[in-house]
Amino acid sequence: MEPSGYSINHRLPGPVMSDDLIRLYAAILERQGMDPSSSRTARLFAAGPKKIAKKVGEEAVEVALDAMNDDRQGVVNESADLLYNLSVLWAAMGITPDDVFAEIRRRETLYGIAEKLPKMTTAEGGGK
Ligand SMILES: N=c1c2ncn([C@@H]3O[C@H](COP(=O)(O)OP(=O)(O)OP(=O)(O)O)[C@@H](O)[C@H]3O)c2ncn1[C@@H]1O[C@H](COP(=O)(O)O)[C@@H](O)[C@H]1O
Repeated sequence: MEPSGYSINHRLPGPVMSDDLIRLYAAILERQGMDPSSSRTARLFAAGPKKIAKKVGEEAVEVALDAMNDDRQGVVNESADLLYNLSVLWAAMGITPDDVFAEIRRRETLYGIAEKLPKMTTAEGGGK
């Protein structure tokens, strides 16, 4: 069952998840180059991409462990931590959320075309 009425044609009238992610990313970017004592994010940036990548790995494992324990709220909480640490990693590597969204859209188009291809071949090629 799809949670909260989500469907493949889902279009929300108001703010969407990407808005939240972009706001988080902007807040993270503001911490880049700041005094490490001033914030957790500034400390993460100062620690470098390898440390940030390690945090991403840890949070991903925590999501998986909570999922295996059927801990729904745990998965929600750890997913938020994962998205935060992943956003810090993107910023540290000069990647923007738009880069990722563009890749998602590219795949949507690609898979959309791929899904239609066999049907088109069957319809147009008479089942050859
Ligand atoms: N979205 C987040 C966010 N999500 C998770 N976290 C932190 O990351 C922690 C999760 O990592 P851990 O489980 O490893 O927690 P921990 O054991 O205390 O972490 P370590 O001491 O091992 O680093 C949480 O406890 C939060 O403190 C976040 N910290 C900051 N933000 C946002 O990032 C922006 C900048 O925040 P500051 O850097 O705090 O100014 C703001 O918009 C914040 O809302």
